[in-house]
Parts: sequence; structure tokens; C-alpha cells
Amino acid sequence: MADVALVSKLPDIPLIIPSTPLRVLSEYHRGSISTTRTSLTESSTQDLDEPLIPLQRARPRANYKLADFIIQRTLGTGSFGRVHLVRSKHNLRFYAIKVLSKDKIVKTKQVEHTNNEKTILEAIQHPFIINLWGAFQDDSNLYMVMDYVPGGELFTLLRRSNRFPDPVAKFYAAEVALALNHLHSLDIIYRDLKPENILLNHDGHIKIADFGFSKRCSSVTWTLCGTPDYLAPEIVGQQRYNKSVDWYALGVLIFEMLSGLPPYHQPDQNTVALYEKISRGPTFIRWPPFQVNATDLILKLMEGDPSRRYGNLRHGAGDVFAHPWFSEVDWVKLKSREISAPYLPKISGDGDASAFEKYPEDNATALYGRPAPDPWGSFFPHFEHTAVHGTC
Ligand SMILES: Nc1ncnc2c1ncn2[C@@H]1O[C@H](COP(=O)(O)OP(=O)(O)OP(=O)(O)O)[C@@H](O)[C@H]1O
Repeated sequence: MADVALVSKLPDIPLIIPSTPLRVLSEYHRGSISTTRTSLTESSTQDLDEPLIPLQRARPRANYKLADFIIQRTLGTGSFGRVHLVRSKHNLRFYAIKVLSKDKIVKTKQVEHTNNEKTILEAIQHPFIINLWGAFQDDSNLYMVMDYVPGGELFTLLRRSNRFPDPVAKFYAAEVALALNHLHSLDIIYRDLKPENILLNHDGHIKIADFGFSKRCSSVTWTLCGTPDYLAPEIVGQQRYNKSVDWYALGVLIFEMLSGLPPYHQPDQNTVALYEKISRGPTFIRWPPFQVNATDLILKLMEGDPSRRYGNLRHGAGDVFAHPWFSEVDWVKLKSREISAPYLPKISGDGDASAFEKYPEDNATALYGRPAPDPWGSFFPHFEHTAVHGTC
């Protein structure tokens, strides 16, 4: 392990952040996809798994209800609902609540993914992964109460900076690698790594959010899900795959951080053309002038054959940690957040949400907690039915 911590040098490296309006940035947000192939269902994958030891809760059970919070504003929107900044009426702290429409989840066949998100998140305690404090439901929606991460998305910082200098990309990549290693040690595949899902805390360290596609799996699985730019060739090729798809995605992330765009990006490219390029592999692309070690690690992570991919070899994540591109990283100090982050979000106070883009506040919040027919409640047994009726 290196004596000199990476990143003791990092704060000297200026990040050039032009003041691009956030609304423009949001147009480039990439949607995640999820399709469970009909011939091979999720349940068939269970048969291939060795039995898994049930996950333990990382925090004591907390019972929340809508009336415990005052909703402040929207922080983000997703396929099934919104994430709001809220304030607890009891301890006056700020939290983020993700609200998901049960109807939309059922209609898009995401019930299992949503239940996975909740059970997995409540079992994880890691410095670089979002904390889930509790979850509940009312007649129409599911609610997940998380720590509020005020620094915004790494995506926003990257688009505003155009690209990151090598040591900055290395800092974020190293924190992501630690988080992935932790997830994999619990047999969890994350499956949606991208800058949009990496949030920055007040101290500039990362918090990975959005576990909507994460899954416990000790061996292989089949579901086509993730974000097209970040899909490993075996997912695109509809083959079975394992947690090494997360290491592949780390390779794409490093490429995107260093160059500003993902490896196979082309404006107005359709998904079929993108998938063809992913299948052919990164040696066919024109490489920007990265440092030799960076290129080498990206190629080892984006290896098309999972049995030869870094992170999936005999030494597992150890090979990634020991790669020369990471040679300056003091992994122990990094994990304990003793290393200063390269960029400190400008946050004026506890509930400051200026790092997030502004979303029109529709009147959906007025409907939260309202009595309604509830045909889907039993599909979500881990979300307690505790919501009060009426406004919050
Ligand atoms: N704990 C949090 N603190 C601050 N902001 C958050 C938090 N969780 C989520 N967000 C914001 O809300 C956005 C949407 O959250 P998330 O990705 O979890 O929702 P989603 O519905 O699963 O989205 P998608 O459909 O894109 O997968 C995030 O990109 C982020 O900007």
C-alpha cells in the first residue's frame, strides 16, 4: 500500500466548472431500462443460485409515516415517481424521500426490483452508499426515507467540468470500487452504475444511490436491465451474467469521467448501433489520450470475456485495487474518508438544495396519503402500511 495517500494532492487540482444551466444538463440524463426476458424469468435464475444467507438490517427498525415530514421540494424525478427533500417535524433534520407509484411499478413489472431495492438498502451500511432509514406505503405510493445528500449528482459536476483531470477521476473511481467490493461481498450486484446515480455529500465524498436494479445473487442472472451506455456485452448479448458487469461499468465510468462522454457515444445513435459497438469491444474505438495506466485499467475492466475481466479473476477486487493506475491510493484512509475530496459542493446550510436542478412542483404531493383503492398493497409486504390520510 502506498504511503502517500492519493488525493492528498487532489485539492490543488482546479476543476473548471462553466456555469451551464442545470436544465440543459438534465436533457442528457440517461434512462435506465429493465426487461425481464420472457423465456428466462427471474425465478429461473433463483435455481442457479446457491442458497443465500438472509441479509440483516443495518439499522434498527424505524416506523415512519407521511405526517412525520414536511415536504420542501423535488430533488429528482425517475420512471416511477419523485425524490423530495423533506424535513422531519421531530428532529428538524433534512431527509430525501423517494416516492414510487405502486400502479406504475406493477404495470412495468418492477415489483421484485422495488422490493429488492428496499431490502438491500436497509441491510447496507457503507460510507459511500446511501442510508435508508425506513420505508412505508399508503394506498397509492411507496415511500423510502433516506439521508439527504446535498452535493448533487456527479453527473452534473462532470457535465459542467467537461471532463475530470486524471487524479479527480481516480478519486471517484476508487471510492466507487470500494463500494462495489462491499456490495459484492454481500452477493449484491448493483447493475446501474453511472454518474447520475453517484451523489456527492457535503464533504465531497460519494454516496451511491438508486438501488432499483440491485439484486442478491451468488452466481448468475439474466435480466436485461441497466443503462444502455453502461451495459456489459454479455447483457447486451442476452447471456447469463454475474457481478462482473459492475466492474465492466466501472471501466465505462472511468472512461466517461476522463473524456466527458461514454466510450461508444455518438449523437443520435440508436440503441441497436450502440449494442453492436458494445459487442465488438473497446479496442475498436478511437481512444482519447488518457494516461497509459488509465487506458490499461479501462481495457481490463471493459474486457468482453467476463472470465478474463478484472474484478472477476482469482483475486477479485484485489486486482482492481492493486492496478498501477491506483498505485497512489491509500485504500484504508480512503475508506475512512481521511482523504479530502477534490471538489467541495457549495452548500449554504442544512437544507440547501441548490446543487439540484429545479423541477416543476406538480400537485402530486397533495394526493400523497389520500384514501384510494389499493389493489397492489400486498405486493409490497416489506413496506409498512402506516401512512396517515390527509395532507402532510
Ligand atoms: N438521498 C438523496 N439525496 C439527494 N438526492 C437524491 C437522493 N436520492 C435520489 N436523489 C435525486 O433524485 C434522483 C432520482 O433518484 P433515483 O435515481 O433513486 O430515482 P429513480 O426513480 O430510481 O430514477 P430512475 O428511473 O432514473 O432510475 C437522483 O438522480 C438524485 O438526483
